[in-house]
Amino acid sequence: MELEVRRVREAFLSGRSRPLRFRLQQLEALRRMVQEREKDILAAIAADLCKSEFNVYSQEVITVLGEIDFMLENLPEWVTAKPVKKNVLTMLDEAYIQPQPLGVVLIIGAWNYPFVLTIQPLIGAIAAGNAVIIKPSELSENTAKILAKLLPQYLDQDLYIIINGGVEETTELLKQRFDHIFYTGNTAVGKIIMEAAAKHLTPVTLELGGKSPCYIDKDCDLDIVCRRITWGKYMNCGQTCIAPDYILCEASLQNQIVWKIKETVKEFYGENIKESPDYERIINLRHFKRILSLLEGQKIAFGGETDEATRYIAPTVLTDVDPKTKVMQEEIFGPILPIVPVKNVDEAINFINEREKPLALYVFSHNHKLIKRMIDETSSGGVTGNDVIMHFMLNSFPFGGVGSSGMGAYHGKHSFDTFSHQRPCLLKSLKREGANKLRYPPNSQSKVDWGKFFLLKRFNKEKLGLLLLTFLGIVAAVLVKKYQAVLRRKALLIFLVVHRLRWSSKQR
Ligand SMILES: NC(=O)c1ccc[n+]([C@@H]2O[C@H](COP(=O)([O-])OP(=O)(O)OC[C@H]3O[C@@H](n4cnc5c(N)ncnc54)[C@H](O)[C@@H]3O)[C@@H](O)[C@H]2O)c1
Ligand SMILES: CCCCCCCCCCCCCCCCCC=O
Repeated sequence: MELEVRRVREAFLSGRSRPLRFRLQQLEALRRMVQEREKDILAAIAADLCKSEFNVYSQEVITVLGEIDFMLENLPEWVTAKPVKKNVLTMLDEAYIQPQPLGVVLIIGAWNYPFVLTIQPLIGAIAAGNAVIIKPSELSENTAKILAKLLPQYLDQDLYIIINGGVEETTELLKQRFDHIFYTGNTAVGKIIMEAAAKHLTPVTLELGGKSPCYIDKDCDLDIVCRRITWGKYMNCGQTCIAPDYILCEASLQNQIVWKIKETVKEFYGENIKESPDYERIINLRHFKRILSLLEGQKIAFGGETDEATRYIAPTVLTDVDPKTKVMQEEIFGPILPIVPVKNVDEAINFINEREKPLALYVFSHNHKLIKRMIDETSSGGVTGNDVIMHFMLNSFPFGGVGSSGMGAYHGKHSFDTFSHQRPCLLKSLKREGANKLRYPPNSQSKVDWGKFFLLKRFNKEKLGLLLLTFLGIVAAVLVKKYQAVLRRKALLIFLVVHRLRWSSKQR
């Protein structure tokens, strides 16, 4: 491991990952990889999650291609130094912010969307000019294998390397020093990552999880609401970090919601869900058993059928769920949807605020003010009003958690910023030393007063104009005084020349 990290660091120190042209070439090569090897990539992900290739394409590949295009389009502007506003002390200097790569970045991917959650951070790290070590999740082993095969065929083999393995390999990798660690996965492992990073004071981005609530107000179109929730909850068999984890609503809505979700499940997946190409399976037996254990003692309104051999769990809704039961204590990450009745929106807000900050929050209502109120009075990584999941798809948004759902963010420019150091650069001249006397010892009251005047005094535009005019007047007066004799001689000369010219033209 140590040798591999050293090899990547040496490649970074060679400087070749930095030029804009190189970054663009690598991103174009990555896009070529996705386009030319689409079939292999789709097949691998499909095998890992028992997913149709259509779904792999629309849930993962589209996002990756869109992100690469967005980077290629905007990178030339992002890499350029940006001048900043100056103050009196730096008025005559050059002051700008230059984004620079951090160095060697470690990206630890997740298994639930094994392609997009590994490649999208990689795109940001390349765009920002870093060298990268990629560690895909071993749980999605087919995707891990295809990435290990394809990436070296398209990308620089020393700057971007892939290391496959499980807990043991990750533990070993985490002993090395990186310049940034970007991890996607559960909160418990997030803590392990942060502890390992702390030993080297390495900054981290942690894309974690949590229980994302979904509040349904009385004032809304329940048919549409239930269709959208059904889509977001059961997509990928509930294994989506921003899936609606549970529903909060008034008790009177519960039966209608159950019925409408049940009807939508039929509409989406047919009478025999097991046969539907659009319904996935649980990633492994450990997660399958964990999810089943969440059903114990619950009132199943519909669903609940399971098959251990194929790790199938039917879309399930639980009603009148007691918040103290296990299903409400941990992130479900499976196709089980508990409904917790609340009296009103105030109780819903309190319910959310009494718990860890979630990765996403969903509010459904015709009442725009109510949606705004929920946004103002709660906290979560992101919010979508009147829909679910869709804030993930807008790359002008930062995607990330808050509190126990994570720290840092990425997507689009936010990825570029995450993997860059915003370096402030101030370039002064070795001339004009007189102006620096104010800050050199010995200090005095008058120097402090001048300092206060230059740095603390706030002027409005009119006053500033007047001050500038006075200043120019003083400068002009000083100059006139200093160069009085010269100016007098020059004026006399000009007078004589003009006089002479006029006289000679009259003679002619
Ligand atoms: N925010 C996001 O973008 C995002 C995306 C996907 C998943 N998630 C979250 O991830 C969670 C589920 O996925 P998961 O894969 O983390 O769960 P998991 O428990 O199934 O996966 C465990 C992973 O952690 C690693 N691991 C376990 N012990 C480790 C150790 N001691 N040291 C280093 N690595 C260790 C394993 O190698 C494995 O890759 C959910 O909470 C979900 O919300 C978040
Ligand atoms: C048929 C073409 C449809 C195109 C529209 C695609 C919208 C689909 C959005 C799906 C997004 C799923 C990605 C979620 C990743 C969440 C990360 C955490 O697990």
